[in-house]
This record gives sequence, C-alpha cells and structure tokens, in this order.
Amino acid sequence: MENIKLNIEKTLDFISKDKLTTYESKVKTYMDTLEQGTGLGNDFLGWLHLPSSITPEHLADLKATAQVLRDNCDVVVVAGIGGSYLGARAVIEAMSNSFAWLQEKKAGEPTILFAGHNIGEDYLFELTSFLKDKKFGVINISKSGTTTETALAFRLLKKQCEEQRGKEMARKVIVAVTDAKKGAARITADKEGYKSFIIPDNVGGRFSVLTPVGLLPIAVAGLDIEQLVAGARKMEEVCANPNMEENPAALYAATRNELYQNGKKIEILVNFQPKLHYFMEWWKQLYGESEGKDHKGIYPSSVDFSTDLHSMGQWIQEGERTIFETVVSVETPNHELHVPADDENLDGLNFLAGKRVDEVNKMAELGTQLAHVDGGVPNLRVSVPVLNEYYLGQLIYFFEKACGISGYLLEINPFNQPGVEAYKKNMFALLNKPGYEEASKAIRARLNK
Ligand SMILES: O=P(O)(O)OC[C@H]1O[C@H](O)[C@H](O)[C@@H](O)[C@@H]1O
Repeated sequence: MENIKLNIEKTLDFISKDKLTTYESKVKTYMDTLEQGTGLGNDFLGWLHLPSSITPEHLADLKATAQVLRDNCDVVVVAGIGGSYLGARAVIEAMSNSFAWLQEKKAGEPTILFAGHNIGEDYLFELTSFLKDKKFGVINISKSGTTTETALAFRLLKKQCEEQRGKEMARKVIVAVTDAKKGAARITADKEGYKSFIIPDNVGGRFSVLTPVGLLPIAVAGLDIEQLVAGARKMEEVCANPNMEENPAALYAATRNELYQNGKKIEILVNFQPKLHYFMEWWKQLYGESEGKDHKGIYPSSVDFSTDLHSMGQWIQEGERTIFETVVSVETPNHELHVPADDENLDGLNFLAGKRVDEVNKMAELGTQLAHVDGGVPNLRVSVPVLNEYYLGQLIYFFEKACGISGYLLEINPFNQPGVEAYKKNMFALLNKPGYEEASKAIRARLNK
C-alpha cells in the first residue's frame, strides 16, 4: 500500500540542496535524542511510540464506550479545548459529509457537537437551547482537568443532562477523559461514577489525538479508529528511518528549518479540500505551541484553497517574501462528479465538459504552485493518496514526529507551553479567583493608573 509522500523540489530554488544535506547528521542526532529521551521536555515523549503500543483491548474498550453513547444519544457534545479538542475535530470533519448537519439523522448515529473551546455566551446559550429536547451525552476532555473554558461548558452541560435525562442515565452518557489522579474533572468523574479514560502523563495535549482524547470522540462519530492507529503505526515505522531522504518527517523538519534560516518566518499550511480545515487548525496548535518560544519559531498559519486564493492570494503572491507554503494534497477524492456539457454554453465552461471536478481543482493547485514559486514562495507538497482514517493517521504521526525533530533543530523545548499561562493569570486575577488576591490587586492598580 502507498504512503503519504513529501516533495520538497519546489523549495530548491530558495535553499541549497548541499546545505540541506548538512542537516542529515543533526537530524539523526535529534532522532536519537527523542528515542533515548535525553533532550529537553523528555518527560513528554509518550507520543513517540504511542501508535505501536496501543493494544487491541484498549481499542475494544474505547469502541464499547463509544457504542454506549451511540446507542443512547442523538447528540454527543465533546467538551475540550486546544489539544483536548482539535485532533478529534480534525479527523471527524475530514471524514464527515460536509452537509451531515442538514441530513436526517439515523438512529445510532449521533451528531457530534463541540463545546468548551470558547467562552462565547451566545454560543453556549444557543448550544444549550438546541439541546433542550435532545437525548444528549457529553465527553468531558481535559488533561489538567481545570481548564476554565471546558470546565464552564461542562458545568452547564452536566446540569442540563442530569435534569433532562435523570441522574442514572446521565451517569451512563457522560464520559470523562482526563488525568489518572489530579484535576477537577477526575474528582467529578470518580465521585459521579462516570466511565473514564486516562490521558497518559507523558503525552502533552497537542500530541494526544491518538489517546482517548481523540480516539473516543472519533469512535463515537462512527469512524474506524483501528485504521487511524494503523496509519499512524505505519508512519512510526517510516519516520524511524535514519536516512533523511527516505524519512519524510526528518526531511520536512530539515527543510522548514533551512527555509527559516533563510528568512522564511511564516509557514502556510494549504489545503484544496475544505474538509481539511480543522486538520490545519490541529497542525497550527502542534507547531505553534511547540516552536513559538525564546522569541523564535516559524509562525504557523493556514489557508483553504481555492477559497482563500480569492482573499489571501494577493498577499501570498506579492506581499512580503517571508513565507513558504506546505500543501496537503489529496490525490483522489472519495466521490466522482463530472462537469456537464451545456448546449448554450452561456458560462463559457464547455471546455471543461466531461472533466472531473477534481481535475479542475488539481489544475488550480498546479497553477497556484507555479505562480507562487515564481512569486518567491517556496512550496512543499505532502501528497495523500485518499482521505480516509488510515492516511489521516499517517499525516498525524508524520507531523508529530517532524515537530519533535524540528523543535530540537530550533534548540527549544518543543514539549512545553509556558507562554500560555500569561493570559490565564491575568484573567483569574481580573475575575478574583481564590488564590489570586495579590495578582488581583496588582492588575487593578495597573488598570486604574
Ligand atoms: O487538556 P487541558 O488541560 O484542558 O488543556 C487544554 C489546552 O489548554 C492549554 O492552555 C494548553 O496551552 C494546551 O496545550 C492544552 O491543550
């Protein structure tokens, strides 16, 4: 079976192949550093061999729990934020019908909704209103178990679920995914007797999609978690290759770092399939939180093409030359649709008649690549044979492994995120959270200056 492939040819007008070759030994060293757990953040390396260590029993447990939710719910709300949200949403959206939310629902196939990833009052009001006459369940996901956004949403959802469905049924359809011992989510789950899954200590949030954090919601959506894990396992094997040319994660890490050294400070992840929108959001957290520190790091951004060619295309073609693109391209769509012929040809599109829509899309992709490279934007291309669970699993592991290597090439700790605490501290001080008395006084004095 084919694998995802990385092509860096269209970066070689901007960086030298010889220079890139000099990364080989560094990359190998950092792969060993990851393997031996001797580098920065080495208490968060549980993701490295996660795919090959997931057991059939674990998957069966996840599937059985997912089945309970599928059997007893019309809607399942997945509460979580950041790493406790984006991976599940990325895979579910990539694999779902774009109009699923408008289609009549079949019994046993709950709609998946998300909460706990914002503090929008209207969002939460509208969500809880929608749920009023629904048989709904909740998956409460938080590694720390104390994240405010998620805890707030869960407080609302738990109360509503218990009121609507009764305590006993609520106990059946509320599942927790959290730390083994600490945090409010663990305390609640144990006290209420919810089924719960553990997020391993040594797997950070943004690397946790292949733990129950991602696997449970993905299974509830009716997707094949075995295939997802199988794809990741295949990439675990491929990305262990010490030969950089044959290891897409190593080559990607080296190429983007060499581009960075040559003034390309922004990476734009590109898709030509709108279903991949949330995959790009997942990738942005993975790279943004991993690399943006010590006043260094490529800024990860994303676009959905061809949509954004009509909005951001101008900037990319002719704006400041500090960007490069990585295009995630799906080789073959899951469905076939041909452009119809039209006798009158009023729209002038008969030159496309009989062609598959994807052929038009692919020419848009190729035309864009050539134009952007001509305009001074290096292009990498990750080709994905087809959009399914197996290849999404491959993509996930490929980007994770590359992120670990890339962070070490940048000489930062890719596995912490200390900067995220700054806004939380201020928010808690402003809200007079117990324990923040001094910070509250200080922040008020600052605001009243
Ligand atoms: O899973 P949780 O502990 O609720 O954390 C959810 C997210 O929030 C944080 O602030 C971190 O920056 C993220 O890395 C994390 O994924």
